[in-house]
Amino acid sequence: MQPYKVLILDDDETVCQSLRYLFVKQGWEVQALTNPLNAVPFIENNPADLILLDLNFRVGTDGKEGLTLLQQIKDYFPAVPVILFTAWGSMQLAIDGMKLGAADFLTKPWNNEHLVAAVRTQIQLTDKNEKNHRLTTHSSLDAIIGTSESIQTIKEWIVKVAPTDATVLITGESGTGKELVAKAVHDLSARKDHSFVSVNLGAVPEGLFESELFGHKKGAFTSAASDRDGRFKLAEKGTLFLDEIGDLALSSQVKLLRVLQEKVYEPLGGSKPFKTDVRIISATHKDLADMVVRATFREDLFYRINLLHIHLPSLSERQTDIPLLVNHFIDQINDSGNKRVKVEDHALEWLSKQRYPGNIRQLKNCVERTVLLSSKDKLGIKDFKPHLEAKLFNSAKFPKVGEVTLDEMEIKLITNALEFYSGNITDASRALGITRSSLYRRIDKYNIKYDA
Ligand SMILES: Nc1ncnc2c1ncn2[C@@H]1O[C@H](COP(=O)(O)OP(=O)(O)OP(=O)(O)O)[C@@H](O)[C@H]1O
Repeated sequence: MQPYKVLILDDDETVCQSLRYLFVKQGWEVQALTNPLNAVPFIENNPADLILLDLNFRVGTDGKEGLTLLQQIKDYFPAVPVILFTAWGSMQLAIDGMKLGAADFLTKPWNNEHLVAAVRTQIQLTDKNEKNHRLTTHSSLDAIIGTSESIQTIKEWIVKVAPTDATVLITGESGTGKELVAKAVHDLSARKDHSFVSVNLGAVPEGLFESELFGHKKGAFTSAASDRDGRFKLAEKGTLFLDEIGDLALSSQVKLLRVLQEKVYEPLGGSKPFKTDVRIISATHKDLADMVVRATFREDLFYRINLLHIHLPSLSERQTDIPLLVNHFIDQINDSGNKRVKVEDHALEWLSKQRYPGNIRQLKNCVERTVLLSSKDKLGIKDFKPHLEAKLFNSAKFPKVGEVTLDEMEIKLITNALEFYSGNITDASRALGITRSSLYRRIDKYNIKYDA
C-alpha cells in the first residue's frame, strides 16, 4: 500500500515541524506550506490524500483567511478531504468550515493520538468512497453484456456522456437494452445518489399526461382524491427516463417542451410553479427525425431531447454476443435459484444463428422459459427450440369456408408478420415466403399501415 500523503498548511513553522515529525513516524509522506498564496498551484503539482488547514493564517484571528483558502481548495480539489485546525476553537468557525465542505475540525493544542486517528479515518473514508464509485461505475457498465465492437463503442460513449448534464436520446429496436443504457448513464453521473425515475410515455393516456408527469392537487379532477407527486418531483436532482417518447401525442409534446425550456412546472390544480432540476434521458424505437418531417413530432422538442444520441444495434447486428448473453442469463438463474444449469456448445452455436425480432428481451425470455420448463442440468438445442419457434400465426384460428375472403386473409397474414417483426420488411417477407418487392406491392395494394 502507498504511504498516505498529507499536506500541512500552517504559517507557524514550529507547528509544521512537530506535525511533520508525528506523521513521518506513522510512515506517511508529509509536505508543509507556510504561504497560503502558493497553496493551489502547490497542490496541483503535489497531490495530497489529505490537507490539514490552519484556519488562522497570518495575523488575523477571525478565521476568514483560512475559510477563503478552504473554499479555493474545495473548488479546485473537491475530492481531497480537508481537516481544519485552529487555536481558537469557536463552534461558529467549525460550522462555517464544515458548510464549505471540510471533513473534520480539530483545536490546538492537539492530542497526537486523536489527530492521527482523525487523519487516518478521513483518508480511509475517501478511499472507500472512491472504491464504491468505481464499483458502481463498473457494475453498471458490466451489466451491459457484450464484447462486440458496437457494444464496446457504446460503453465508451456512455462513460463520456454520463458526466455531462446534457439530454440523451437512446434509439434502437424494442428489447435492445435502451433502459439498461439509460440507467448506466445515470449511475455514472453526478446525479447517481438521487433517483432514476422511468416513465413509459406510450402507456400514459393523453388526458393523464400532466397529472402523471407534473402531479396533481386534491380535487384537481373528479378522481383526484388526494395530492399526488408527479414524475418530475420524484426525479428531482436525479434522472427522468422518458421511454417511448415517440408515442407522445402532439398536445403533450408542447407541455413537455415548455417544462424543458423553462425548467418550471405546475401540478394540475395547483397555483404554485415548481422549479425542476432533472436530467432528461429519452428513448424510442421510432425514427424521430422522420416523424419530424411528417410533422408528428415537434422539431423543437426533438432538438431539445437529442443533444447527445446513442443508437443501440439490434441483436442480429451483434450475433457474436449471443453466447455471452445466454451464459449471463443462465448464471443469473443459477445464482438466484441455486441451480447448476449449463448449455451445450452446439446449442450456443445454434442459438447464435436464430433470429430475435424482440432482441435481447426475447433471448432472455427464451432462456428463462427453457430453464424453468426443463429439469436437465445441460441444455441442448431440443430444449430451446420450442421456446423460439415463431408464434407468428397461432393466434389466428383457421376460418370456416365463407367466413373470410382470400384478400382479407392475406391482409391479416401480412399485418401479423409486420407486427411480429416490428415492421422489418426483410424478416416479414422471408417469413411469408415472398420477396421484399412482392411484400411492398401487397402493402401498397391493400394500403396496409405499419410501424417501420
Ligand atoms: N447488453 C445487455 N446485457 C444484458 N442484458 C441486457 C442487455 N441489453 C438488454 N438486456 C436485458 O434485456 C431486457 C430488455 O432490455 P431493456 O428493457 O433495457 O430494453 P429496451 O430497449 O428499453 O426495450 P423497450 O424498447 O421494449 O422498452 C432487460 O431485461 C435487460 O436487462
